[in-house]
Amino acid sequence: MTDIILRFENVTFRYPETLTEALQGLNLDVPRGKVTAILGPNGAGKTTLLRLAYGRYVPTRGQIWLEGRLLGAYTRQQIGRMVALVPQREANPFAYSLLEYVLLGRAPYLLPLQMPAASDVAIAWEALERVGLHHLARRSVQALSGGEYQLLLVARALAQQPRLLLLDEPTSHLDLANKKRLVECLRSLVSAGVTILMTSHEPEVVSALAQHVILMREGRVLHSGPLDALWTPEALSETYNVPLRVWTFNGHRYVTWES
Ligand SMILES: Nc1ncnc2c1ncn2[C@@H]1O[C@H](COP(=O)(O)OP(=O)(O)OP(=O)(O)O)[C@@H](O)[C@H]1O
Repeated sequence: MTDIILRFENVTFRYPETLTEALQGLNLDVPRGKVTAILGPNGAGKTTLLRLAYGRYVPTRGQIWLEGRLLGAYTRQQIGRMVALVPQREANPFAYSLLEYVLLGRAPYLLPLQMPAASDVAIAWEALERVGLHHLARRSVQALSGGEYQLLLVARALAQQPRLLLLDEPTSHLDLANKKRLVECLRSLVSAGVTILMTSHEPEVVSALAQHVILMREGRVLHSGPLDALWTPEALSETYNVPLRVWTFNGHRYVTWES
């Protein structure tokens, strides 16, 4: 087992209906057992990177390696048992209950049309408890607030019991208490050996969680390395193309604009 769980090698990707490449010759390594945060301006390619890592899209050029094997060599079911993706949003036309929706996370472990077993229900229930939504287990997913829906997507991913968890701006709709709950939940997953690759526009969440960061711009990696080395005004200002400051207070690091 190597220290690198996921590797992008010279990956270029262009959405079929566009002329420009969303990712341009990307090289990156995601270290095992850590939290890696991807930061960069809107449209930098962060979500696209996560979609490729989940095998939802195939690179136009280049290669993606998961656990030392080409991602394309795995079946969809094998990927679903190893990797879970929490998207920014997801259209949901069906009135599933929350418990039923989280049970969808067990699909990679079931045969087609096989009913979930009691053990699957227990795993889904525990996932709902971890994000604090168990009291809404019977409610329709169509009757949730934005933050509750975001937590539900996390719960479904937890029910997949992945070793690599991909999260796309997972705290963007959460109140302060739920942000804290999610940060603690993600920390406990990492302690249990799960690797996390997440995007975020929230520096305080990133500095509370991540050990490793990837700074992106215009479909390219600008810098990648330990958070301590890259959490600098220079690197962050270059990434966002705006003058930024980094403050440390009580051991927490904050990023603000230069006024
Ligand atoms: N389905 C799509 N079809 C065509 N172009 C797309 C599609 N999704 C994203 N893009 C384009 O690809 C580029 C990268 O988008 P992406 O969503 O990966 O950026 P991002 O860094 O996640 O941005 P944000 O911070 O705003 O979420 C952008 O130029 C975007 O307009």
